[in-house]
Amino acid sequence: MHHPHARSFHPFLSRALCVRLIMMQRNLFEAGGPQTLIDDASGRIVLTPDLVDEGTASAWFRQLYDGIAWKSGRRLMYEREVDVPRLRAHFRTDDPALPDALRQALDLVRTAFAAPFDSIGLNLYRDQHDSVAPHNDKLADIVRGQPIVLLSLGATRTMTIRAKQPPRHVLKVDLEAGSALLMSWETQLHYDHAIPKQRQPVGPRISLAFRVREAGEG
Ligand SMILES: O=C(O)CCC(=O)C(=O)O
Ligand SMILES: [Fe+2]
Repeated sequence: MHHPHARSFHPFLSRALCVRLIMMQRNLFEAGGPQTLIDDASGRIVLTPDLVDEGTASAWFRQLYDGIAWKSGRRLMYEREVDVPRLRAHFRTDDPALPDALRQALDLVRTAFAAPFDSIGLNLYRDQHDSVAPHNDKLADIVRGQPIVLLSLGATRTMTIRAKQPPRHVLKVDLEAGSALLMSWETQLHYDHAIPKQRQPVGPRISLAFRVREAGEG
């Protein structure tokens, strides 16, 4: 996955500088090659802006948006039960009912990132009010050393990636349709990621989270 021209920069640089570097990278790599956002002792985060072409991405979006039995969840917050502010679904990849779009996406990411993904978590952000709070993915559920890949479909949302250690600098990454964001296992120890609510109206977005889980676990 190392792109010959990929630049990396240090996660603890000032926020303004990081944002400027990301914009520079956008200009440098308009062709859409992988962009290494972090690559050091804290782990590796790589954005591949156009892993999936536009037509395929929108066909997959349509199929999943209409075809998945999306579930709303409840969770405890400050001792009250509230709705999880997005819809979700989950498949193990050996599920005979795995939708076609997920089978194709799975084949693509397994090949592109050379990891034996066996679990696909789906998130549907209906509009600008939906979000995921800052968190790291639970490492107890993921085989040690295996990455997480987030494939985005539909509207573009911004992900924030924040270092856990002070001064907790933040990267902001626009996740466009067809893009894939790889986060190495170690990054979950050092960063929280989130999709914040936004003021600006936005259409629905679906993310597919590919993980390698321990055998026998959901
Ligand atoms: O929607 C995304 O890209 C992020 C989803 C996420 O962080 C998760 O499912 O753990
Ligand atoms: Fe996550």
